[in-house]
Amino acid sequence: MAKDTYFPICLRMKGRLCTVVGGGSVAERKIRSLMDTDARIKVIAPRWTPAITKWIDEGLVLGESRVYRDGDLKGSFIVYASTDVPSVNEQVCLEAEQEGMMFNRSDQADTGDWVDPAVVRRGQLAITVSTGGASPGMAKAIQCELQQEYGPEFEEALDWLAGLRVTLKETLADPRDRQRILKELWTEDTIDQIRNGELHKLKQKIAVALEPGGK
Ligand SMILES: C[C@@]1(CC(=O)O)c2cc3[nH]c(cc4nc(cc5[nH]c(cc(n2)[C@H]1CCC(=O)O)[C@@](C)(CC(=O)O)[C@@H]5CCC(=O)O)C(CC(=O)O)=C4CCC(=O)O)c(CCC(=O)O)c3CC(=O)O
Ligand SMILES: NC(=O)C1=CN([C@@H]2O[C@H](COP(=O)(O)OP(=O)(O)OC[C@H]3O[C@@H](n4cnc5c(N)ncnc54)[C@H](O)[C@@H]3O)[C@@H](O)[C@H]2O)C=CC1
Repeated sequence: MAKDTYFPICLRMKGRLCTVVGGGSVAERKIRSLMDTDARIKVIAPRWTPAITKWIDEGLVLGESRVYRDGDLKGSFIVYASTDVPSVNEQVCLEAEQEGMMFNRSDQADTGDWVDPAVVRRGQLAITVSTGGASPGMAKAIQCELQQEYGPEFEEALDWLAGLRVTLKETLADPRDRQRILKELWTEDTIDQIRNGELHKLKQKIAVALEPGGK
C-alpha cells in the first residue's frame, strides 16, 4: 500500500492550549518541544517524570495528577495521546476527533493528524527532519549531524538578516530594489561564511550593493 506523504508546516502556538495525556519519557520529549514555543501546556497522568514534575512546580506546565477522563481535552488546540496504554490512547484520539481537534498518537505512526519531526533550533531558525514514521532513529541521527553542521553562529546571522530585512523595507520603497540587494548575499560561499563566523563578509556584500550605482 502507498505510504502517506506528510505536509510540513510551522504552526503558531502562542497562547494556545496543548494537552498531553501521559507523563512518561515520550510525553516529556513532546512537552520539552512545546516549551520552545509560547503554547499553554497541560499534562494529564497519574505519574510523571522528574523533569515534568519540575516544570509543573515552576508553573511552566499545568499538571492534572490522575488518569484521563472523557472531557479532559476541552479547549485544546492540539492533543498528544502519549500513554503506554493503547486503549487509553485510542480513547483520547476518539475524543479529539469528535471535538475536531488535531491529535498525535505516540504509539502509532499512521494514526493521527501529524507526526513530529526531529528539530534543530538556532533562534528563529528551525531545521526539521521527518521520515514520516518510517525510522525515527534515522530522523534523530540526521538531527545529530545537523546539530554539528549548523551551530549557534546561525542564530546570530539570522538575527542580523532579520534586522537587515526590516531596515531595507523601511528604506527602499521598491520591492525589486530590496530583492536585488538581498540576492547579492546568497552566493555559493555564504553558508560557509556564516559557519566560519565571517558575518562581516556578508555585511561587506550588502554595503557594496547599497553603494550608489552598486551592482
Ligand atoms: C511516528 C512518530 C509519532 C510521533 O511521536 O509524532 C514516532 C513514533 C514512534 N517512535 C518510536 C521509537 C523511537 N522514537 C525515537 C525518537 C523520536 N521519535 C520522534 C518522532 C516520531 N516517533 C514520529 C515519527 C518521526 C519520523 O519518523 O521522522 C522524534 C523524531 C521527535 C519527537 O518525538 O519529538 C524523536 C527523535 C528526536 C529527538 O529525540 O529529539 C527513537 C530514538 C530514541 O529515542 O533514541 C525511537 C527508538 C528507535 C526507533 O524505533 O527508530 C516508536 C516505536 C516504539 C516501539 O518500538 O514500541 C514509535 C511508534 C511507531 O512506530 O508506531
Ligand atoms: N513517539 C515516540 O517517539 C515513541 C513512542 N513510543 C510509544 O509511546 C508510548 C509511551 O512511551 P513512554 O513515555 O516511554 O512510556 P512510560 O511508561 O514512560 O509512560 C507512560 C505514561 O502514561 C501514563 N498513563 C498510563 N495510563 C494513563 C491513563 N489512563 N491516563 C493518563 N496517563 C496514563 C503513565 O502514568 C505514564 O506517565 C510507548 O508505549 C510506545 O508505544 C515509544 C518510544 C518512542
